[in-house]
Formats: sequence, structure tokens, C-alpha cells
Amino acid sequence: MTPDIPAIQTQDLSKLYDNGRGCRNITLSIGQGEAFGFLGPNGAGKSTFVKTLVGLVRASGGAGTLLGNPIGSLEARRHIGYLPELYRYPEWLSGEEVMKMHAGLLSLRGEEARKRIRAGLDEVGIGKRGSDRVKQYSKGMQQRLGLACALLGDPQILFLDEPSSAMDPVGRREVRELLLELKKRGKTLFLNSHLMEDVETVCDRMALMLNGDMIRGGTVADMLKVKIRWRFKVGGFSPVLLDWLREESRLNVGMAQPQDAAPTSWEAPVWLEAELDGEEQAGLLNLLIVEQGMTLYESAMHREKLEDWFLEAVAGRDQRGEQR
Ligand SMILES: Nc1ncnc2c1ncn2[C@@H]1O[C@H](COP(=O)(O)OP(=O)(O)OP(=O)(O)O)[C@@H](O)[C@H]1O
Repeated sequence: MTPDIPAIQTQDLSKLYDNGRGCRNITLSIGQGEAFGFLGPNGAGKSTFVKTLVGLVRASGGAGTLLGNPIGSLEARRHIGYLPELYRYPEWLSGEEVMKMHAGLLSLRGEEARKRIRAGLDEVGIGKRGSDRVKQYSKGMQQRLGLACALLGDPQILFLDEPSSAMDPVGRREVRELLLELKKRGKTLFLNSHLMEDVETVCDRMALMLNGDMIRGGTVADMLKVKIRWRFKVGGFSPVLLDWLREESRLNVGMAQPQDAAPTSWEAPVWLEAELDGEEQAGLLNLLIVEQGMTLYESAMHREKLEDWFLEAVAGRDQRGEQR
């Protein structure tokens, strides 16, 4: 495989359904071995874009290639694994039988197929339940099975549409670890997710979709350079101390929003909030609070950085995706 050919490349790629919804004019280039995250609210067009890339729906405009091969072509499909967002496996089949069915589609047979099926089920953590029927699987286990199917052909590019949405926090973490491992093995990952933490941990670059358009994009590191919000729960507080804190730290410290963190009585601890560039500044404020004889009950980041970014980006925008 020529390393400088992009794994995924699109130029003004659009897929508009008869009702005018879908995704439009998406231009992207994703290198081999890169992990790319698509974020966006429900109905933004993320799944439509992925379905167009994997060749499940035909583009209405623009062009795209996977490892240099036109999207939808057999050669492009040979290199991909796809975990759709909504899927149902026949309930009467066992996990192993579902995998066997997929192995058949990949022309894998005999011992090679058996080996890969066993390893695949183990890798996603359901190896011991492989002979159980799908109807006995929890939603999270079905999602793990879907992931194992997507990995069965050892694809170069993995398209994962909400890969851990049905999982509990432990399952999500395991999937994140698996994705990081796949990245280490040089796989290209395209991840659609509502879960900021998935994108933040796994992806190198990301973009935000809204109403069918890609409205913002960049490296995850750049996106995380936005200010962070930090909260301090302090006792023995007085307004004079707040002025002093501001002056000493030269930071933007204030009382936290009363509706979020109202004190219950005058003596009760109060919440302060600061907009910071990094954790070191929180350390400085901790120190100054204690130095002034206030009691520091709690000091923690208030909101996910990426979540802030996401909320800020969609704030005030009309979101047509979910509307009639
Ligand atoms: N087959 C279809 N026919 C007509 N409209 C569709 C079809 N599939 C999706 N849409 C519409 O296209 C828009 C984008 O849907 P899409 O499923 O791509 O969004 P999404 O970002 O993946 O959302 P979610 O996170 O909820 O899956 C939505 O308004 C949706 O209602």
C-alpha cells in the first residue's frame, strides 16, 4: 500500500435524500493510520456521510476515494470494515454463526475462518459467549459482536458509527482501548460519536456536523486549547477575598452561577468559578485560597473541554436535522 495515498479523500461529497436532508459538500482528506472523529447532534448527517463512503448509498454530488479507489467500487470495499449504527442480527443465530456468515462474505473458510472468529470474539470480550444465541445477548454484547464482524477481514479502514452507544461505562472504556490498539496497529479509524470522550481519547482530528454541513474541523489538540472552566468550593469566604484572589492571580475568577451552585446559608461554603488556560492555573488558585485562610472543600474541572467546544459551536443555531 502506498503510504502517501490518503485513506479517505472526498471532494464536495454530497448525499441529499428526496426530502433535501442528508449531507452536503464535504471535503476531507484523512491519512493512513489517522483516527478521525465526526461529532454532531442527532440528524446532523454523520451516518449519511459514512453510508456514502462505504457505498451503501449513492452520492448525489462530488467525489470520494478510499485508498485511491472510487467509493462504492469493489476495490474500495475490499479495504473497509463497517459497524453500522442500527443493525439487527438474526436472533436465532449464535454469535459464532453470525461471524461465520460474515466470514463467508469475505471468502474466509476452514481453519483460517475458525481461527479469526475465535480471536475476534475474544478481542471484543465475548469469547466465552460465542455459542449463545444473539437473542440471549444484551445490547452491549450485540454491539461488541458488530465490532468483531467489522474487524473480521482485518480491514485497513474502519468506519464505526456510534460503536459504544449501547455499552455501560466499563464497556465504553474497553472499546476505547481496543480502538487505541487498532490505531497502534496502523488502522485508519473513522468514528461517528456523540461521546466527546471517545473522540477526545481516540481521535487525532475531528469535525463538527450540523444540518448536513461540516461546520468546523481541526486537530483535537487545537480544539482542546479552548479555555477550561474550573470550580472551587470554599468555606470562610468574603467578597473582599474574591477581589484579592483576582488581583493576586490575575485570573478571571467569579462566583459560580447561583442556579448551579447556590449556597444554602450565609456560612455555607460558596462556589467560585474561573476560566483558565490550564491545570497549572487551577493549582495557583488552590494555593491562594488556602493561603488566605479559606477552606478548600473541592476543586475540579467543571465541564469537559470538548463538550464546552461542542455546546458553544451549536449554540444558537437552528438544528433542522431532528425537525419536520
Ligand atoms: N433514507 C432517508 N430518507 C430521507 N431522509 C433521511 C434518510 N436517512 C436519513 N435522513 C435524514 O437525513 C438527516 C441526516 O440523518 P443522519 O442519520 O445522517 O444523521 P446523524 O447525524 O447520523 O444522526 P444520528 O446521530 O441521530 O444517527 C436527518 O434529517 C434524517 O432524518
